[in-house]
Amino acid sequence: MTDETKTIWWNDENNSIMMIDQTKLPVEFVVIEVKTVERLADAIRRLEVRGAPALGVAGAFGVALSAVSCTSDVEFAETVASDAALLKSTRPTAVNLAWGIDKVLRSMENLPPEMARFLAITAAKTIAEADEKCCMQLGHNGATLLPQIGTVLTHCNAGALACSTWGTALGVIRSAHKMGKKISVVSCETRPLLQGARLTAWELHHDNIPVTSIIDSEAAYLMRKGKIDCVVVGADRITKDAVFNKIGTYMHAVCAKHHNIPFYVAAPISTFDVEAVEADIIVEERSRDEVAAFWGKPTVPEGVPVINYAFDATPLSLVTGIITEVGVLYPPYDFSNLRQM
Ligand SMILES: CSC[C@H]1O[C@H](OP(=O)(O)O)[C@H](O)[C@@H]1O
Repeated sequence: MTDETKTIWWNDENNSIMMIDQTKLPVEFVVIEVKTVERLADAIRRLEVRGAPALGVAGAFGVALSAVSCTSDVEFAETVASDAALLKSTRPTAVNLAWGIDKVLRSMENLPPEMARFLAITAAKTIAEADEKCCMQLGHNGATLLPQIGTVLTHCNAGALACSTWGTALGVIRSAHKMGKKISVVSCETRPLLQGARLTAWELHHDNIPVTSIIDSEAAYLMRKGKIDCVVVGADRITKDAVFNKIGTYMHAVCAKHHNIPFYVAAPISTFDVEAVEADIIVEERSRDEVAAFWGKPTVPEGVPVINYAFDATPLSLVTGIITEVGVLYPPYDFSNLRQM
């Protein structure tokens, strides 16, 4: 997953969206072409494309796809608005999805359809390119925090596959290696969809970065045994009082605090929701099937209910620092001066 491979990109020839189908990894590397907004919405719901920054780019390209697909100038504004609402509804927790959609909608405001179509594509491509630069800068800022030799625990996938490329948490790891630091990664598998085992381990192994895959419940014991030097995770939304990230992140934050291990969050400024607090945010709940079956075999008896939160919230009191493209933020956290890009 080096920088020549993108996670999601615009196909100029067909005016369509190309993306790696992340549900097929690590067994198959499959690129799919998305030609309709409905198919994009389905790809987001199924996590064929996932990860906050990548969702921002997907949402941006989704508005461009809606604009080029609607040939009726009369119905153009209504159709694009309806498609934008559909895309926003697919996954409520990651703020970047709505951020990317709204950014492209703003670029089209009050323009005639033909010009709006061109500007939507341009704006979406700019978001994708800016994300790549942002991850490289964020990665550099975070890499300076890591020891010359050490082991970093991460959760889920906040890598190139969660962004245009390079990654946020894994961007920190990649940048550290570029600096010549000898960093090994412990990747938590991240039940139930296994983004850590399937995606993080795949990305890092592909880039020859030492990675070990563990089950989520091993993390605390490795911390107790002194095997973890710090934790670096991604984020889907950062409010005034909490970090929303993949379910299981809070558990690692509590354990890191108990063992005096630095706990860093790596996220671009576009992931901050500076007006909101934890209580304002909808945490996505996903289907029973994702938890109650494994490789198609039931693991929970029929009739036994399941709780399947896709994310949890970590209070900022447990966060050592937040690594962004503009620098590292430290407590006492005050995001009021962070410009929403
Ligand atoms: C770089 S942010 C990635 C972030 O998104 C993941 O969630 P999902 O796989 O459901 O999109 C996870 O929370 C990662 O930390």
